[in-house]
Amino acid sequence: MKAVHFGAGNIGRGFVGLLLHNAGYEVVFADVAEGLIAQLAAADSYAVHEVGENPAVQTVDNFRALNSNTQETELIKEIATADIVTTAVGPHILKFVAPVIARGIAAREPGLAPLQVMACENAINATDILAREVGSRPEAAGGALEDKAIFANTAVDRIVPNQDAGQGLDVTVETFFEWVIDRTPFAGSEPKIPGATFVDELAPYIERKLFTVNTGHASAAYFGFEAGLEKISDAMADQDVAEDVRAVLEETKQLLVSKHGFSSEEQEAYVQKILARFTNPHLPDTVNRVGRAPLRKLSRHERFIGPAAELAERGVVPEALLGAIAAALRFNDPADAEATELAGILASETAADATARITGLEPGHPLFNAVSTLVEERQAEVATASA
Ligand SMILES: NC(=O)C1=CN([C@@H]2O[C@H](COP(=O)(O)OP(=O)(O)OC[C@H]3O[C@@H](n4cnc5c(N)ncnc54)[C@H](O)[C@@H]3O)[C@@H](O)[C@H]2O)C=CC1
Ligand SMILES: O=P(O)(O)OC[C@H]1O[C@](O)(CO)[C@@H](O)[C@@H]1O
Repeated sequence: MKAVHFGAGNIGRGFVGLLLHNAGYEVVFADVAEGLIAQLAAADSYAVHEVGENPAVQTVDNFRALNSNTQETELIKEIATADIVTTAVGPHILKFVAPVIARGIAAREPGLAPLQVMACENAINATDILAREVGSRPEAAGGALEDKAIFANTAVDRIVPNQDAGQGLDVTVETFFEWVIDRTPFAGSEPKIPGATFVDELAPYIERKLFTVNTGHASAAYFGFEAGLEKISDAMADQDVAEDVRAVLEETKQLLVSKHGFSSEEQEAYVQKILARFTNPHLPDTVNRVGRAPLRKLSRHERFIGPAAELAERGVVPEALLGAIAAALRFNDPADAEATELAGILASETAADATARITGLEPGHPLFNAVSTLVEERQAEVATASA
């Protein structure tokens, strides 16, 4: 059995690659980072250090590595004969990996079982995004790829911080993980991946994960950044930050319970478990990593505007989420390209235009004015600071 995995970074090596390896797949990592690919190509194995309660070390071997920029022909051949293709490259990168995936699918021999494609990104229905990109390629014209691939949405959850430069390919991860996969596209042929859970209805799980784990984690990052703290564990140890994060998760809980029918007790237990994961003192994680890409995180269906908009549509003023959105607008990490772009938008557009551009909210939406006020406040703050 063979899997081609795009993105040999933190989640690629520390989670998806590990589970596929443990399931018995030979893993072909594809990445654009030449140094990383060279290291993987030269290595026989790497270690995944799981830290926290019940720490463990797992070894991943039986892998190869290809540079997806310079070894496209080889990659197409691998995809043409693979059982699974997964990605963990970031939702905005899916459009760049779609062409080679389309060519690989087109090159599959007739009669071969359909390729099982799963995008493992933090975004609602990321695989649908990838499927649309693949479907828009010339190779897919006339439905040519339809019988040759299955696309299944997934929700992936494991905190994998940035790794120390000195530790080579080894990855330090938390012990917890969850990989939930939509069963329906497989029609009975789902792969056997120990540790992955197949469900008939993914939407509640994906929203619960994004609007609890990711909303909470990113809130801790932005409130922590605002408080001048560096590490996520320090942010969570700060009483004000911890209370603000808790309040945000109270609001998303309200939405998730009423929208998806999770019981209040069940959601509370989920929240408690997640708050404990954020405080894991063995995991060296930073507010800058967790807060990365604020424009993506502030976009329309993401972890802040998504639940806040739905609450506003239900007549609730999401005060705590608005507090987190205000903190996100202040995330001005100079090393983060999206934070710089965000600052540029705030500096050059009216509050209403900037709100529409950053959040995708329509001016008539019940959340729009509240966010626009926050944008205006942030603009005034920056203007005062630079006067
Ligand atoms: N790190 C975490 O705790 C979690 C991350 N995720 C999601 O997993 C995805 C990856 O995140 P990380 O592993 O943290 O990021 P990362 O930055 O460690 O890894 C991404 C990898 O993708 C590679 N890449 C970029 N463009 C590429 C292309 N065109 N073709 C092939 N490879 C390419 C990069 O070189 C890098 O090695 C994101 O969507 C993230 O939201 C999901 C759950 C947890
Ligand atoms: O690219 P993103 O959305 O910041 O993804 C990384 C995040 O995913 C999570 O690990 C949750 O699965 C977060 O805790 C982590 O910060």
